[in-house]
Amino acid sequence: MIRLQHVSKSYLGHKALDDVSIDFTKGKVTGIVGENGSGKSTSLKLMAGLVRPSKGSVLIDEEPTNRQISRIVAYMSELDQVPPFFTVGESLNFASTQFPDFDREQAEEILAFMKLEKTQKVKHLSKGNRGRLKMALTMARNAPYILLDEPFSGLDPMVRNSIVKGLIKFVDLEKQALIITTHEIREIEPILDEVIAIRKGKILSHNTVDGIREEGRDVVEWLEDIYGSGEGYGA
Ligand SMILES: Nc1ncnc2c1ncn2[C@@H]1O[C@H](COP(=O)(O)OP(=O)(O)OP(=O)(O)O)[C@@H](O)[C@H]1O
Repeated sequence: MIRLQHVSKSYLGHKALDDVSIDFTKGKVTGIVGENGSGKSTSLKLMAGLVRPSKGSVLIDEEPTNRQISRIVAYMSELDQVPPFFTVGESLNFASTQFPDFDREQAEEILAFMKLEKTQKVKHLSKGNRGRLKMALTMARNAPYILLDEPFSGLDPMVRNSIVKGLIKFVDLEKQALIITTHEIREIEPILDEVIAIRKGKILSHNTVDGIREEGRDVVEWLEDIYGSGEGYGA
């Protein structure tokens, strides 16, 4: 389990997260949503051990996070992570040397699903295809915790739906937790179990998708009620 307990994170006196407590358990897909600058990426970086909390604790399987937590946490950042001079195949080979849980067979399947050729140079890929490659390399790990930061942002809206639905097949929810930050809530709603809405570093609401539907709403309507329709979740 990932456990954030009273976590605050400040950058130069600016609070990016403010007294956040959440648990993430295996077997669930959780979406973290919120407007720009609300603290979504910061939450994932804390869980990936890349930044330290200013207050509170982040524990994964009861272990405080630091950079070594990448052993059990597969993290896809918003930034380009793959050296541009690699080919797609070389980036796969490199990732397999970095992580003992990297599943080459699964990586090959995801690359095929993403329609990426191993001979393509990373620097020649479009932004959307670089995003697909990052996603493939992260999802190919059999890590118990998978964190994806804005994985669908560069993708053509026409293919987002099928990629979202296809990707979930590569997650073993008996053994893994998937946590996704996103603005594309409509597309990922079908695969979500829970949604966390944040604003200005605080959790506004945390609900199960089933709970929201039982109240007769979809997730977009629920978000509009929380944020007001100005945030554009209904677009
Ligand atoms: N390294 C940093 N140094 C200073 N301020 C930072 C740093 N990283 C994030 N921040 C600030 O912390 C706040 C939260 O940023 P964060 O990237 O977590 O938001 P986000 O919800 O992921 O936003 P977006 O949707 O735009 O990606 C913002 O005000 C941001 O400017």
